[in-house]
Amino acid sequence: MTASISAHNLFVEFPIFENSHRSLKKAVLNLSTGGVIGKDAGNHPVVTALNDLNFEIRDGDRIGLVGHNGSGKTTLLRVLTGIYSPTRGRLDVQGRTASLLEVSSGVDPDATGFENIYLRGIMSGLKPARIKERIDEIAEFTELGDYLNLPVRTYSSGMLLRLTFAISTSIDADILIMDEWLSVGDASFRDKAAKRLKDLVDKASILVIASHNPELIQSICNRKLQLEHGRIIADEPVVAPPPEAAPAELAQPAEPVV
Ligand SMILES: Nc1ncnc2c1ncn2[C@@H]1O[C@H](COP(=O)(O)OP(=O)(O)OP(=O)(O)O)[C@@H](O)[C@H]1O
Repeated sequence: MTASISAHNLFVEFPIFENSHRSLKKAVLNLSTGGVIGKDAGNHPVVTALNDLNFEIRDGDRIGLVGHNGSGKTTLLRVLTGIYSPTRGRLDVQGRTASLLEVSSGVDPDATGFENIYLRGIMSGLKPARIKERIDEIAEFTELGDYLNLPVRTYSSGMLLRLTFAISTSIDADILIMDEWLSVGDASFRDKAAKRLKDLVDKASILVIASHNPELIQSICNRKLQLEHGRIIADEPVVAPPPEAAPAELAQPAEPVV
């Protein structure tokens, strides 16, 4: 199947019920970040996080989503993964979508590492036999050894990320959704994690990644969608830099996450 995503007059609006009229007035006057704040029929403030988006993403596209704080990048990623539905308009997605957003969410702290691998597989809709096939590979990748038999609440934050990263990247996806490049673990683990992530990205037909890092967008994307106050203000190819300025390796965030 050919993977594709198309948005038609797509809106995501958040009604805010507890806000006061006084703070709304201040917010409207001070809009350098965020979506546009308006009012609904009941006079409640409404943040329009995504405002009438129209785009087509096709097989082979590597999309870099860029824009100021609150421009709508995370909201769009969440719509693409099905966490949010459009409040108006339509989104058509063809292909299996996998998300690397919030990789540690859904972990059961009282369950062991092995049990969490199993649980996450079930939640992703995998059959038990398929999960069993993957458990050994995931366990080996984490290098957590006997810790996988202990409750996850006993792990350090870096150990937990090793586990959730290994689980989240043990997927087959036509469409991969990411918020910044994931960098996990200590120095020795980080290199093999980067390779695993790159292999996953290379296998996906479509990548959509939000980032504030221009070098990252430049090194892995072929197209850039720029958002401003919930609207697409530019949809353009990412132009390769002159050879002498090209980064030697895939850009990494300045600081590892853990
Ligand atoms: N659950 C929510 N309830 C109300 N407003 C929200 C909610 N989620 C996002 N918003 C609003 O939607 C707009 C877009 O937010 P979003 O998180 O998508 O921005 P972003 O581009 O990812 O920002 P950043 O670069 O800071 O991560 C902002 O004005 C934000 O206040």
